[in-house]
Amino acid sequence: MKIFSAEQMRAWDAYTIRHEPVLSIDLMERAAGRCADWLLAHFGQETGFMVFCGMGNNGGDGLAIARMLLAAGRRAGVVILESRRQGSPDFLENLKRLQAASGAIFLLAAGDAIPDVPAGAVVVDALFGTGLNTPLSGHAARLVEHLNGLPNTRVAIDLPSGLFADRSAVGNPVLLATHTLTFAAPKLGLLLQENAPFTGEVHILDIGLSPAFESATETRFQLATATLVKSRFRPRNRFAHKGNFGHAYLAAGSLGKMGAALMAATACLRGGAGLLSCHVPRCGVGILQTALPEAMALPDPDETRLTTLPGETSRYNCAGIGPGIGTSTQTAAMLRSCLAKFQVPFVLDADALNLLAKDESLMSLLPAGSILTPHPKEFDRLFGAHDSDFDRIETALAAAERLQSVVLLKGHHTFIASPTGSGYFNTTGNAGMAKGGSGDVLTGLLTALLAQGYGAEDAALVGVWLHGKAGDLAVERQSYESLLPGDLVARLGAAFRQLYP
Ligand SMILES: NC(=O)C1=CN([C@@H]2O[C@H](COP(=O)(O)OP(=O)(O)OC[C@H]3O[C@@H](n4cnc5c(N)ncnc54)[C@H](O)[C@@H]3O)[C@@H](O)[C@H]2O)[C@@H](O)CC1
Ligand SMILES: Nc1ncnc2c1ncn2[C@@H]1O[C@H](COP(=O)(O)OP(=O)(O)O)[C@@H](O)[C@H]1O
Ligand SMILES: [K+]
Repeated sequence: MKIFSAEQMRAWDAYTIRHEPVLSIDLMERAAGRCADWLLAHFGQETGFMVFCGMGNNGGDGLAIARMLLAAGRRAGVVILESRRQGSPDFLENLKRLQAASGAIFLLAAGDAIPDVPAGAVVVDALFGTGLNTPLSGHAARLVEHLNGLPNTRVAIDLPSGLFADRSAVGNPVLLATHTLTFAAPKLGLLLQENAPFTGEVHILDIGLSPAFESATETRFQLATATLVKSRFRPRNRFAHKGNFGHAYLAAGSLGKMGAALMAATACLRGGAGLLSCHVPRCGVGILQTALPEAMALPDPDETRLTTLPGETSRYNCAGIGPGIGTSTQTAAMLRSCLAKFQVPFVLDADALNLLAKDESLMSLLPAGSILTPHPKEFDRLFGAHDSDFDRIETALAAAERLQSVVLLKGHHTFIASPTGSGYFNTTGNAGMAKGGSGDVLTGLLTALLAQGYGAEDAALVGVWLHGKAGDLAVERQSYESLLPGDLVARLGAAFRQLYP
């Protein structure tokens, strides 16, 4: 599913009006109808509504929604935030229609006291949508801050007022929505971690915009949906043998951190690697061989950490490095020789990324077609401090192009920056995965997919989606609190099955 900018949304709207054809007021009626249906289905008969409207088309939606709620027999009051500009034509038409339906309307001018919102009433935020052009100030900001202080549930129409579709609103007044009902497609601002407090749960409502425009329009960003990921998945040939699925090299673990190595190694084998050789410190050999007999051990000469590259490097077709390795100078030297000697794609995670951040010259050794998997803190260590997630995704795309590799930015909607310039947001995963070790599982899984011959972009799309899906399946048998990274590995099989044709 494509992610459209505010400008593209306007063009999509206009294209639909011209080509369906449909009057813009009728398109607004359709959008408002979807919202009213959602509100009626989610809140019981006894719930009343207070709809706060601006004077643009977002406000027009609000007026139409209020009329529909009244027609359905619900209590619905309307507050219009007065502006110096005249209302948009569709706002003015909906104002007439609401007045004809005898809706109660309160006009809120600067300096007026904000009307009381009854306890239990749902606040519908139709103040501003994609047309907002500057941060909220004056009485608009005052109203939003007042609404944020109320205990009432808040439902935002299209965007929480104050949020921008395509740029950061950090530090600005923004409505804190419990739910956001957004039209036709997700907006970039609704997917980024920094906006999570404002968006609440996001619901995408289909309002019948032109499919022809959607398929013909290029976007920088897309959602990694099951459909997209299925198109990148490679089902196995019935006559396949282990030689078809690669030999992965995984460097992981140190004294006290062999768990990280085991989680990554198990995920690598459950992820389908034909063979796995796991480079571990001497203290970890017994642990690995006992807990995971399917993996081969490459013992490091050092007892507690990784220091020395294994003699033979040509037999592996990909390398995963990082989980639990620490950042000692000996391990840094080992990473340097790995990057210099292995001519294969890498997955670099955790301490491998921290080592890269300490020594920029390592980055230039990274072979094209690799995958870096930082979480936001590791990301900033690698690429410098960022003020916003909007800036981070631009940096990720620039780095992906420069390195000709995939750069992830892990989070609720993990961002996948491809060297082609495309950016994808993952759609699977949950807060149960916020536990040390989830990232190690991802490293093992991505290494497995590279071993099987996936290119970096496909491996990242398929791997990140599977990792989150395994988390979603695992949480059905656990809880968000009790989920363990090992449960993700245990549900990887069921997650893979969802991609089968
Ligand atoms: N694109 C679509 O598919 C559809 C869009 N619709 C609605 O239309 C909205 C966009 O409508 P508009 O373009 O009229 O824009 P909005 O209604 O989002 O906001 C623009 C209005 O706010 C004012 N404004 C902008 N920034 C301000 C600020 N910082 N302080 C105070 N006032 C400010 C503008 O002068 C204008 O009156 C969407 O968010 C959606 O709710 C729907 O009606 C139907 C379909
Ligand atoms: N709230 C969440 N929603 C979806 N995915 C999550 C959430 N929290 C964590 N994850 C996923 O779990 C993984 C955590 O990785 P990371 O932060 O490196 O953890 P660790 O290094 O401790 O294993 C990432 O892939 C991330 O996307
Ligand atoms: K809004």
